Amino acid sequence: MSDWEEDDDTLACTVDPFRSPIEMKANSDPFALENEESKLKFGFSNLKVDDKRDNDVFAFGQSESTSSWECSLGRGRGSRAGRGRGNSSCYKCHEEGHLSRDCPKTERNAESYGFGGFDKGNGFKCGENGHLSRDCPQGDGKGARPKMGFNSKSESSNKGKDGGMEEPDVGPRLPHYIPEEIADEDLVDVGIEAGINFENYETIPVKVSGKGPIADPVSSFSDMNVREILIVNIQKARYKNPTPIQKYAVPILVDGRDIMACAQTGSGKTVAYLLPILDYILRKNCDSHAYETTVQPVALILAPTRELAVQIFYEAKKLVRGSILLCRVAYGGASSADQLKKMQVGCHLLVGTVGRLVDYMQRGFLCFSDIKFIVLDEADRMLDMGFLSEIKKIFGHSTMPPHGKRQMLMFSATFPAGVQNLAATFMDNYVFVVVGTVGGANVDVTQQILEVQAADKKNLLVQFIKDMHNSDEEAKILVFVEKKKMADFVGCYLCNHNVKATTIHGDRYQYQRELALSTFRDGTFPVLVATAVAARGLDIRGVRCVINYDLPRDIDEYVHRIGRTGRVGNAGFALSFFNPVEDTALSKDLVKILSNADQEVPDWLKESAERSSLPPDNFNTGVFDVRRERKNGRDYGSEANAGGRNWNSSYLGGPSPVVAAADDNEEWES
Ligand SMILES: Nc1ncnc2c1ncn2[C@@H]1O[C@H](COP(=O)(O)OP(=O)(O)OP(=O)(O)O)[C@@H](O)[C@H]1O
Repeated sequence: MSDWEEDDDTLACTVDPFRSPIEMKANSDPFALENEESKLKFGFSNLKVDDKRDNDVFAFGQSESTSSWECSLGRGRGSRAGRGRGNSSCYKCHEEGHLSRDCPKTERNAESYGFGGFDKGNGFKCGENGHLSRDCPQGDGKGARPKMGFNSKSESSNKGKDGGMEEPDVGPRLPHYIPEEIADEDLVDVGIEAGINFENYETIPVKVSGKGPIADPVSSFSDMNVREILIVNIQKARYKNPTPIQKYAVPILVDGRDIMACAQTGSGKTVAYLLPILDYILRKNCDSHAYETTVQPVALILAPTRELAVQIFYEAKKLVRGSILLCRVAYGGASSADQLKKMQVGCHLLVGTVGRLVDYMQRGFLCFSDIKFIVLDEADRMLDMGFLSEIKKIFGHSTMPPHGKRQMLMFSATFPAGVQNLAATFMDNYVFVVVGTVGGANVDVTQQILEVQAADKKNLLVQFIKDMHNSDEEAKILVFVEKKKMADFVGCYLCNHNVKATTIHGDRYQYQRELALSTFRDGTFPVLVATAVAARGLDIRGVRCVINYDLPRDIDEYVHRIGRTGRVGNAGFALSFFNPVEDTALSKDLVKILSNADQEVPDWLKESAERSSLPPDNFNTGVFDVRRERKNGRDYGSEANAGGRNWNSSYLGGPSPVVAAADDNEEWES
């Protein structure tokens, strides 16, 4: 499953073998393996966990590692825990000499062996032999399985007396996850303090284009002409001066224009779009539709990941503290009913991921009659193939106001040319603002690329992390890998080498993802191994270093990943392992990104780039009209426009043909 897919809760047995032993001890969440009560409650009492697990269960591939828990402790989404079965005991009875499928201690195998012998096997419904469940004399005789959900009319044995108002007994179910909210008084601590390079923002060139008169930038928050309460909260958040994107975007948005804005990672884009929206809602005293069944927000903010949606939600809450403005968040993996209940109490601004929002919309709980603002955060990601159809459903909803009646806001640090064209089709007479260069890396991040063979990565990683922790124990390090399984592997490998690491990826349950993130934030686990799910938007204080254990397949992803460090003027460091067997196609783009950010480019990388037959991938710096070359199904930015000199706003105002880059269709974390 793609990390970006918003599935609803999968209620399968889950005890996470991939929480590190340290993590499992450090946290007492109700799902933790060592919690006897929850094992019984959720039907885990039959799980046998080898006591040796704390020592060697994370030693993938090591022959002495125990594996007796692997089968029963899967993560609920079909991924098998580890490899390397150290002993050959049966998963079920833990005795040696047979495989689990042949286990004589299971009723089925004891009485009738194999899957073919249903005629001899147990009826699933009554548990007796000699018939299939569909022929069960105690069933409904129609072969129907009990229906999931409410109001099932099935006469199977699971229904209640009232003819099916009770949910069928379909085995152990986990309770819905209801995340704990951060208290208002703690919100000031959310976010990162500006660093020593903050002043350097002043030197970054800004380009603005669009039809008609465009509002001038302002130089301070007080010049923004927004409600006093917002200014008070900005001061409480210790934001002294606006960043360039805030200076330019806020007046344009207050003026009522659509915007496509591109500024480097960690430069305060979230506040840039939140301030004018929150000001509008306060100024117009908009209705929150409190206690109505259908939620009707004034502003809708769409984000590509759940964690980013949560982060934006808290940033908004931080800014409106003490006002009547109601912010809500909706995303998959957490209780849908709980989120809806909170939204129905009243909702001015709704942040969410598309899957959950479309679900509410289709069930009639969400409509857009009051919408004045729609924001696509990480807009280029939101408009790629993975999300486009859901986005179109939202825009195509019967209650959605037409162009001109709502403002459309798109923000990102990267904006490939093809996606710019697509984005334009959702906008009306928009203004394009570029701070620095489109898709450029944050110059506060020192980048280092090391040529490393695949087999050497692990040791190098451990060595590097240990060296860094020797000089600064608390340094937070974010390690990126391409695949979910690799995240688990690397996470376990680090734990096994006494590095306090945890993981975040799309195969983990939402409570696990949020737990991993919060324990990384608070420093309990200073190393987080992550897939693309953590590449964009996440704003975590104290991330000293980002390591690309695996380089991503496209350069924009690289820019976002390394942007998790060196934020708001703080210095950061990014180390990337370049595997010549797999990463050569990225070398040209890397050379460009490094040189544009005044970084040292190793000679071997330059040579690799020259050898590489591929032209640079969609690298278009600071340009709006990019001559594209269609090659190998991909769009490539024109070299002639690099550096943003050939500014051309001829696309402004009119929809351009939709050109979706082929590489957008990639499968994430397959
Ligand atoms: N004017 C400001 N002064 C100081 N800090 C600020 C200011 N504006 C925002 N911040 C802080 O800067 C950090 C980064 O902001 P934000 O997450 O909005 O960056 P971004 O540009 O959206 O980054 P990304 O492209 O990675 O999503 C946050 O911790 C935020 O609280």
